[in-house]
Amino acid sequence: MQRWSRAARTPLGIVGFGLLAVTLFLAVFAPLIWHRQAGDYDTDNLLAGASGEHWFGTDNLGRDIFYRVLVATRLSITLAVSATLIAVVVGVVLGAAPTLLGRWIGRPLIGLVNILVAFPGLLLVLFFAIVFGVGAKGAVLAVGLAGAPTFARLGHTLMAAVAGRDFVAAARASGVRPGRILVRHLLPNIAEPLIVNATIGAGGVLLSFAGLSFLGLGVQSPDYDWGRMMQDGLGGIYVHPLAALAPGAAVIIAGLAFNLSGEAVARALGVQVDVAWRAVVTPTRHRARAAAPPPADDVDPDLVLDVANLRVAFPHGGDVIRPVRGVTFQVRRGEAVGIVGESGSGKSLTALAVADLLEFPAQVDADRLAVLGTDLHDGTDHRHLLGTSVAMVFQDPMTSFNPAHRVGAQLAEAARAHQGATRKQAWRRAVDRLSAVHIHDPHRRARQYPFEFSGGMRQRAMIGMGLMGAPKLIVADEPTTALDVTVQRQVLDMLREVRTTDDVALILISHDVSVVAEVCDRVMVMYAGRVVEDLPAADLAVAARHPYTRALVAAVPDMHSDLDAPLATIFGQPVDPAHVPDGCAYAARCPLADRRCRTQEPTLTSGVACWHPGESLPVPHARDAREVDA
Ligand SMILES: Nc1ncnc2c1ncn2[C@@H]1O[C@H](COP(=O)(O)OP(=O)(O)OP(=O)(O)O)[C@@H](O)[C@H]1O
Repeated sequence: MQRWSRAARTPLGIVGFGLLAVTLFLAVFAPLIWHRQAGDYDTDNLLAGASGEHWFGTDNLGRDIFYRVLVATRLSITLAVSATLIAVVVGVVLGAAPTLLGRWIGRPLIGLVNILVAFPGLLLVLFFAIVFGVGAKGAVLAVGLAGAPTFARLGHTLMAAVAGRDFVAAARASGVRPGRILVRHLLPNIAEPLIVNATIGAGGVLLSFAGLSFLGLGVQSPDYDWGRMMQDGLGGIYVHPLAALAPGAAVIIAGLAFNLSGEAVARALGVQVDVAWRAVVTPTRHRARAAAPPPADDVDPDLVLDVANLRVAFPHGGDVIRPVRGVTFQVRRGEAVGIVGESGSGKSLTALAVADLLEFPAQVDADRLAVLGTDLHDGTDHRHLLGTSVAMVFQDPMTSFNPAHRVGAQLAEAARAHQGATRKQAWRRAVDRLSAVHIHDPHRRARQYPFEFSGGMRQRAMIGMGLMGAPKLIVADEPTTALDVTVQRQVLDMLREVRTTDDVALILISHDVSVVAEVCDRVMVMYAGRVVEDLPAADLAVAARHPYTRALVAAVPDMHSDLDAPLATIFGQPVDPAHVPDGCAYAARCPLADRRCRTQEPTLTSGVACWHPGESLPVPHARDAREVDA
């Protein structure tokens, strides 16, 4: 609202909002004040020109054109606003189809919308006008429906941008229903651009209406809007031009009023949206989940996660890329497993697949992908299981929260979705969880918005959101990368505390080998979409056997590193998932690689996938100064 009032104080805004205020004033009051003058017949002055008595002259029945133009404001504006509302509502529902109805119905609908958008608007209006019949109601429906594809397209684009943000993924992962996601998370974040566009659109709609009435398809006598008046005045345009020009001018002025106001706000928002966008778009992700159904009898109750031969693929041009190529691992109750590897090795995709958060076009396959004994690929809906047993914490705590809602309300939403808690109970639990993650003054903080939290607090609040239920597994994807060192420590301590207090399993993805070594019991090293080594964290520094693991460890400076020597880096570049070579994917960078390594891919055997595990490396093998993420 503040931005709208700021927009109204710009020169463009003053003119636009000034005209709009006059237009709306006339729409409301003109029929009340001048109804009689507009309806009076002055039979002595038929088709009279402008005079002191009749400023714009009279029509063929002697009625005063000036007053009729003023009075027609109400019907003209009402019709335009109604049609705009229809266009926006129908458009937004169509645009949200992929969110509400799933992609199989949603996508064809959006395809249809795209075709309709390419269709000339006027033809659509005429088509609908004929379908719905002559008259004001038919015209409103015709203009409204003809405008819907444009708003559907706009709404879809805006929603797609917001739907990709982490707080929506977090809500989805928490099991919040699509309709509620639309109303609570998508619409509030697209409302401003939508309203601005609708305001600007109303100007165009006004013109469409005038056109329809002018063609005789709109308002019918004895009612009259500006279009109808233009049609009535057209016959005498050469004798008495004002009869047609005056309502025409009214259409232009009212259209300008809507256009300029919308334009002024759009300009003001253009700056603001940009800033706000950047504030929320830095990569953070989080999704919360919380009390799973009891495991079946034949399932090891300590097995929280059981993954066998997990594959993730994406369509790529006419081909397919496979960034995750058969990952197998298990996580037991209370265990902390770290996943390390350079950028692009498939760590995040593995985590997202485990949490069932990868969406089309990603294709996830696995011989087994089970959480607490339930196979996620058994064709049923596991939203509740995931929503209650897996908590996810992502890199940047900013975008994980919806900027439009209070932190407490966002935490409470998970409890309401899954535990059927009342609003009050959910809020109390939210405050309790904020306090559990050591946020001071949780009552006050719960009422604040995410931007009022510091980065570390937001990340702790995110962990708190994950704890709204009773998660059995926390998946933390680079949870401390966006934080400074002291705050990193707090968050890691927090994860450790949560894990030990509640015996929760943890998967910690990090580019920082030392963090993983410190927090985790076990470490999985990923390279080119595969686990190349799976070893106890304590062995990482001293007993790693894969040359890649050893290179990763060597690339981390420690207290004994020679400060004058250049920092060790790993020779060569990580593998592009679109071009995975034959044999061992690491062979091209490995100092131990031989012919066999280049032709046969080693499998993970006794915790390592290498043809030369533990063989001594030429020193130093990591000389190339190219940048490496891990
Ligand atoms: N939506 C996608 N479409 C196509 N390819 C993708 C997509 N998402 C990821 N990839 C591919 O998968 C590879 C692995 O991605 P992933 O996010 O799992 O890497 P990562 O190991 O977590 O790296 P980082 O540490 O940079 O996050 C990426 O390099 C990219 O090539």
